[in-house]
Amino acid sequence: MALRITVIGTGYLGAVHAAGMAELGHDVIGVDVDERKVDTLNAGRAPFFEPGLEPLLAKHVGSGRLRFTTSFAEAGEFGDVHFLCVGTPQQPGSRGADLRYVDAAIDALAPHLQRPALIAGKSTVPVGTAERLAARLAAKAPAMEEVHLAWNPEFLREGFAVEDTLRPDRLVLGVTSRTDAAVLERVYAKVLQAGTPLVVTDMPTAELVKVAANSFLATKISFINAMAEVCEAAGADVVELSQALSYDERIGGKFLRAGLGFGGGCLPKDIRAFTTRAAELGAHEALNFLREVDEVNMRRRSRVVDLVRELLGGSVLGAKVAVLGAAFKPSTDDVRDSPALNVAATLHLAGSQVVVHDPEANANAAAKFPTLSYAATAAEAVAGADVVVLATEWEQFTSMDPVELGQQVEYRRIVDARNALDPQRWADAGWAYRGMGRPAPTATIPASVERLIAATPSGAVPQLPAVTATAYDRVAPAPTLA
Ligand SMILES: NC(=O)C1=CN([C@@H]2O[C@H](COP(=O)(O)OP(=O)(O)OC[C@H]3O[C@@H](n4cnc5c(N)ncnc54)[C@H](O)[C@@H]3O)[C@@H](O)[C@H]2O)C=CC1
Ligand SMILES: O=C(O)[C@H]1O[C@H](OP(=O)(O)OP(=O)(O)OC[C@H]2O[C@@H](n3ccc(=O)[nH]c3=O)[C@H](O)[C@@H]2O)[C@H](O)[C@@H](O)[C@@H]1O
Repeated sequence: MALRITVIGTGYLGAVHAAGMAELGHDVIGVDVDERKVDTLNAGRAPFFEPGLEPLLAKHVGSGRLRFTTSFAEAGEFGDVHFLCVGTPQQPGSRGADLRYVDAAIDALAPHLQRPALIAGKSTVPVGTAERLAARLAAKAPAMEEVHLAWNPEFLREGFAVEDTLRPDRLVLGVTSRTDAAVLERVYAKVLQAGTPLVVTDMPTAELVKVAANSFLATKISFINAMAEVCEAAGADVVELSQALSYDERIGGKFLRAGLGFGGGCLPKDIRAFTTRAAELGAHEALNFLREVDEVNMRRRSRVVDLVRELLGGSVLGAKVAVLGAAFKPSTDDVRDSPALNVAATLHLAGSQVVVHDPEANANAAAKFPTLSYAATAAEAVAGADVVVLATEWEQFTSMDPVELGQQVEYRRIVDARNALDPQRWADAGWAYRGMGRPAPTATIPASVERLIAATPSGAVPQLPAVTATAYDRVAPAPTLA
């Protein structure tokens, strides 16, 4: 049976959750303080790039099952269940979570709760927040003891958010009563009927499951990136190492891609907030390893800058650097804590002429880093480049033809910061290739060139099309820029 649901905060999480709830058959109102976002959503359009979201919005806004508002009065009057999806970013000047949006949303909603309702927190919060909010709510909601709070953390990935909402790995319900769990089980009835595992627990455990999951994922990535550092020192190949590890089912291959490391609006801030919260609770030493996870991760960004410098012969000053990718990962336009932009901005500050191109994130990147130059296409970004950095592994970048690209750049030098290209293929096409935690490949002479040499009379200088001395960086190092 359809419930009346509100979703408070309609960003990367809330907009998808609202559309997902409508798809599950409920009547939904999304609430946001951002009027422009609300207008866009009410037109059935997605305010950000997320595959599959716009058709879902259009379908349900069109049918009248889903609408958006800035009015908390409307939301309070309408909803049986209110999902809290506002942001919990890193606090400026600290490593802890900034809970001002969560508090503000509760304060705005509470006075309008005149009848029984369940508020289900989905935002990622420090453990103990739910209990604190429950007290805040009880003090402000007219319906008081008939207004309950639960915590229902969200595990969706950007880029797969629609799929993850409709077919999640698991549902976690942190509740204070069996009745509240039953309400949420009604909300997710279709998901549960599909056999999705369900964990019903208390609120602190539910809050902790979320940050523990993100901490584990971050640790896995930093583990393989630490291995990449050792591989760099030992002349070994982290991609082959990772592949070999992945066959052990206890380890698994997911989240073992070494490269530029993790970014985004969640993993970095969540491990920092978790460490801060554990210390506040007295578990000072428990999460020390997460500081190291963070540091390994940040060192990868410096490593990419170092590789660019190395390829340029020691200095990046004045060099034209094409950075392919601005989003923190492919299939999103999200540039929060983006490793790609971090690298781009560092090179820019060091005096390089940086041109960035991202298929979806140029506008968000330009809003955050207005002093960088942006190109509308990859071809425009790489035109005349001294070095190319592949920073976000969009499919349109990983499928690039090294021979074709080689004709557009000034020098064939590439840092594959995501280990997303075939090193040998690029080396064979005359590129000086650097990956992350893997040895630089040695170019073999392409078969076509070998045939040409063989067909050339001895003593004559063969004409080698498209393969020049500068292309074979290791044979004749390219001139160093000042
Ligand atoms: N982005 C993701 O993939 C996931 C995010 N999360 C968590 O969900 C929460 C939200 O994250 P995002 O959606 O990425 O953030 P976001 O920044 O994209 O969205 C937050 C939205 O809340 C709105 N907002 C702020 N104050 C408000 C208020 N008082 N009342 C109503 N709306 C308000 C903002 O205008 C914005 O639209 C965070 O705690 C995050 O850690 C959890 C799982 C996945
Ligand atoms: O709490 C959240 O917001 C979400 O955070 C992550 O999702 P997301 O940030 O969308 O992105 P991921 O796919 O986890 O990637 C995070 C970062 O790790 C990097 N990464 C990922 C995997 C890998 O092997 N190596 C690696 O460097 C990606 O490039 C990206 O920068 C989690 O995967 C979600 O389960 C969680 O709900």
